[in-house]
Order: sequence, then structure tokens, then C-alpha cells
Amino acid sequence: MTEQCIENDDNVEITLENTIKHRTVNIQDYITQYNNDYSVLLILNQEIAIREAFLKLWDLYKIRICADGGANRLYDFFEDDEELRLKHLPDYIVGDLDSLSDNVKEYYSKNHVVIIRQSTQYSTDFMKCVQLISLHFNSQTFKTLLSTETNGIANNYGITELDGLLRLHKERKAQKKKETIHNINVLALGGIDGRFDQTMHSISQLYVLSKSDSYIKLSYLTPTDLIILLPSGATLLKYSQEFKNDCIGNVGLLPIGQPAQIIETRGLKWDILNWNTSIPTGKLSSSNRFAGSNGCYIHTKDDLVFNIEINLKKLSKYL
Ligand SMILES: Nc1ncnc2c1ncn2[C@@H]1O[C@H](COP(=O)(O)OP(=O)(O)OP(=O)(O)O)[C@@H](O)[C@H]1O
Ligand SMILES: Cc1ncc(C[n+]2csc(CCO)c2C)c(N)n1
Repeated sequence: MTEQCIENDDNVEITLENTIKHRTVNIQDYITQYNNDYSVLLILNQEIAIREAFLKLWDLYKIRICADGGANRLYDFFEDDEELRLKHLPDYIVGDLDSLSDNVKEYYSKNHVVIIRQSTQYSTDFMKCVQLISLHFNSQTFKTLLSTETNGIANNYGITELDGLLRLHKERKAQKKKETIHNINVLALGGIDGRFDQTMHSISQLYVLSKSDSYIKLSYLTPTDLIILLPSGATLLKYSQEFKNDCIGNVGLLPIGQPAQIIETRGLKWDILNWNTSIPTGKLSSSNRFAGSNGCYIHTKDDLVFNIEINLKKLSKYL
């Protein structure tokens, strides 16, 4: 099959034959979580740079978790507005707690935020948060530990300080009789754009979770982009025309995890057919964009990281 790239007009209507099987996702759904009881805003340790959108996002998510020093960033976000700070207490702070400032720890513990220490240096604070997320929504054992009064913050809620969350997470997975597993949407802030090793770790977690805990749908929102994993198979990405015009800019189809074959796209400015893409060859579809007026169809043989440029100033209107 020959590789092709077809340049489209800026606005084209795409058609999909009824015989084409695909999953459909709405791009806005990665960001907005109206009435979703299984949604998490995960605050990592970088300045919260998405100013006006942040407070709106806060209200849209069921629970909010700070990874260690992420709690400092949340605390600092409110500057000297004590009233607003008090109205925005996270549900959990998790990590080895080496980055958490003493005054921030004292403030949040005084205000009854659950702070769980996990000291292992063989997982990142990000991974510790993922274990917690899974347990929060899916483990009765974890719920019981937290609600047992004698298990307070002083004894780490009865959770082994080294790696209790990892152990509980593994135990839950190994159970013969599975507790109900819910799909959980996690929007992470602050995992990209900073230190390069941390950024690559964040990207690797998109791949890892899609295999190890596929019920967790992880995405990252940065000051410039929404970053998701586009799994192998066929996906129809939907968006309203208004949202596309206001908020969406460039997109990239990025074979970061492994070389990929993109079988077909419909609705990109530069559509491709049987296209082999990889980092070492440098053949990437970057600076592409949506041209489909009614959506964009992407059929890929291998997982891709997909970034969508988002105009954050205009995003607030949609939150
Ligand atoms: N500079 C950064 N760039 C991108 N992500 C970051 C950065 N710093 C922290 N993070 C994310 O926030 C999480 C919590 O940050 P924190 O600095 O408290 O963690 P850490 O695991 O102790 O990191 P370190 O590698 O510095 O020991 C990290 O696990 C990582 O996911
Ligand atoms: C091969 C290897 N490389 C690095 C680390 C260090 N490390 C990995 S995660 C983590 C926690 C960060 O908060 C630390 C210190 C290791 N253990 N093993």
C-alpha cells in the first residue's frame, strides 16, 4: 500500500460508511466533567499556570488530589486570599512528602485534608496518586481504613508508610471476586513542560495506564495543550464547530512509544493514508489541524500520543 498525504480545504465534511466500526470521543469531555462521579483533577508539582480556567475546572471534578509538592502550588495559587484558599481544599495529598512545605502541610492537616505518606523511592509521587485514585473509587478495604477513627493522620490512616498504597492496589487487582471497577477520568495539571525526565515520565504513564489500569482515562492539560493517548484502532473525534473555532489550534500525531502505522485519517488539514511514522525517521504529523466540520476520524494500527492545542483564554467560556 502506498503512503499518501492529501491536503484538504480548511473546512470539509467527512463521511463514514456505516460498516466502519469506531469509538467516538468528544474532545471537550476530556476537560469538562459535568455530573461525572468518577473524575479527578490531579495537581502535580508545577506552578498552576492556567489561571482563570483553574477555578472553573476545580468545580467540575468530583475529587482533587495533590501530588506532594502540588499542594504547595495549590496553596500558593490563592496568594493572600485566605477565604478562597479555604474554599478549595484538596481531598488528598499523597507522596513521599519531601517537597511539601511545613506550613502547607500544617495548613491542610489542620483543615482535615487526608495526607498520606508513601516514602518508597521506587515509584514517583504521580504513580502513588494513581494507586490512590484506583483505591478511592474501587476498594472497600481502603474506604474502611480511612473511616476507622483510630487510623488518623498520625498513623498514616493505617497505610504502610513505605508503599502501602501499592500493596493495597496490587491486592485489589489480585482479588478473585472483583469489586465493581468504574471508568475514571483523570485530568492532570503540571506534569508536562517542566523538567524533561518528569515530562517523559508523565507521557509514559499514558501508555502504562492504558494497559495496566485501562479504566483510568488519563489526560494532561498544559497552558498550551490537551494531551491524550489515541489508542490503536479507529476513533472519531468530535467537537462543536464553535469549540473548534474558539479553542482548538494545531494537533500532533506523535508515535512516542513506538513507531506507528496510521492507516487512515479523515478530517485533518493534511490527511494521511498508510503512513509510517516514527521518532527516529523524523516523519511525524506535527502542526496538523482539524479540517473536518463534523469531526475527525483517525484509524491507527498503533497507539499514538495526540496533542491538541487549546486556547485557554477562550476555554473558560466552555467550562
Ligand atoms: N518540573 C516538573 N515537570 C513536570 N512534572 C513535574 C515536575 N516536578 C514535579 N512534577 C510532577 O509532580 C509530581 C510531584 O512532584 P514532586 O516534586 O513533589 O515529586 P517527586 O516525585 O519528589 O519528584 P523528584 O523527582 O523531584 O523527586 C511528580 O511525581 C511529577 O509527576
Ligand atoms: C533505576 C532507578 N532510577 C531512579 C530511581 C529514583 N527514583 C525513582 S522514582 C523516585 C521518587 C521520586 O519522588 C526516585 C527517587 C530509582 N529508584 N531507580
